[in-house]
Amino acid sequence: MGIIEKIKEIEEEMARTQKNKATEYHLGLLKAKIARYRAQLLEPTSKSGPAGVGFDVQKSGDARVALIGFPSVGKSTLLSKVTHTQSEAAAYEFTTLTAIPGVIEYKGARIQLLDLPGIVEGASQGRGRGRQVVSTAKTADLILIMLDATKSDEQRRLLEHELDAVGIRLNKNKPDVVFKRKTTGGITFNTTVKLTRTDEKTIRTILAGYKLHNCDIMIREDITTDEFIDVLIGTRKYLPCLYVYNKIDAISLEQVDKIARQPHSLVISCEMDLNLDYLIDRMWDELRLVKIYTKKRGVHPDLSDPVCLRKGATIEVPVFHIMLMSTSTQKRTSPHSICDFGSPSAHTTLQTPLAYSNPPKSVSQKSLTPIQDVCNGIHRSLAPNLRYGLVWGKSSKFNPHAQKVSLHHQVADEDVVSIFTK
Ligand SMILES: Nc1nc2c(ncn2[C@@H]2O[C@H](COP(=O)(O)OP(=O)(O)OP(=O)(O)O)[C@@H](O)[C@H]2O)c(=O)[nH]1
Ligand SMILES: [K+]
Ligand SMILES: [Mg+2]
Repeated sequence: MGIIEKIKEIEEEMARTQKNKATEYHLGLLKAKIARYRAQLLEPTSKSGPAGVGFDVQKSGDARVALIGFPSVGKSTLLSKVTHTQSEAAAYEFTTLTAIPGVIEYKGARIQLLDLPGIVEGASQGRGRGRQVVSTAKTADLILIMLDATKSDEQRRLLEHELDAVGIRLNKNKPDVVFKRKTTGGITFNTTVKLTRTDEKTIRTILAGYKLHNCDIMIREDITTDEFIDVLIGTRKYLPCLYVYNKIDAISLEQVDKIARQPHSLVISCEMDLNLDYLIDRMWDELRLVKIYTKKRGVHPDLSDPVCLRKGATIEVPVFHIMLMSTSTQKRTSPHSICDFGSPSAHTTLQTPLAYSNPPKSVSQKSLTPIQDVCNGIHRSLAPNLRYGLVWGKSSKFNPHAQKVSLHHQVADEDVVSIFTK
């Protein structure tokens, strides 16, 4: 029996099983089984079909936004409107057959918008493009679920289901659970809140199902059984999502008003250019981007050339970001030649904006993987040379004056940063 059939069988069993206190942990076990099979489906080594890999489009810019929707909701029309890239749009379904990247330049940030083929129900289980689309969604920093405002809201539920099946959790925080595997010592189970949506017995059953006999668990939130399984599986993606209802030119004003009031939702018309600027503004907010200006000693910061980072970034991150961008634009033999970092003299500040003056046309995938990866590659040789930072702006304690900060200082939007090396 193939994995898809196995999943189906369990789903049927779950549907047959009455939900009550007595069956709760059995249902929990079944859920855990399904979760494992789904994970297998998407593993590259899965024998049930080709790897659950996304389209081979290089990431570029500061963030990636993926357009997910049924065929002909207007995804390609939107891409052509808000970027310089043209993606063919037509009245027939499945016009778009591959991933088409475009770039939105906004408030100094470069946001990659990915137009994708339309998906249909069952995309996450299928072996073709549908699964490729949902796998690509996993690589995004923000998902735009695009919907046809003239159609029923059932489409929204179906799309959510497809993304859920590949482990994408929309507009949710990671459950507040500490889970540590151990080699001995049995299971320690602790909670700081009363559990009303799952219980210890269910969780212990699930752990047994996973053959986990030694681990520490600390639950700090009233989680569901599903959320606990998410923690166990550990590869879930928690992504922000905006529901974008297109074609509002074709519905009544009352309907528009109703949709626009739903959480995480907004209404647009690509055809009539309605609300497209607002959409981009909301994307910027959802991506939680902040702009940082770098400054050389004795020189005014170049305010036309910010570096864009995700909120929560520390001084260390701008440093690496800048090095990162520069590694893709310059050739060098040793990491020490990056931005004067190896210079032994004190008070060498970073070259101002390496990041945006020459945005690399196509940054290699490697150089835009999580900044940590880059740190691992360059960090060890450079970290000892980083001394401290000076920060002007909202994150400075002495705003409008500068604060001397360590490399772990969290920067805020529009801060100006100088980095000092040994
Ligand atoms: N009325 C109306 N029609 C629109 C709007 N935006 C796009 N369309 C039309 O919707 C149809 C489908 O548009 P596409 O951009 O090809 O849709 P898509 O989602 O990319 O479709 P696939 O690539 O096939 O998945 C085209 O005929 C567009 O002209 C809109 O705001 N209002
Ligand atoms: K179409
Ligand atoms: Mg299209």
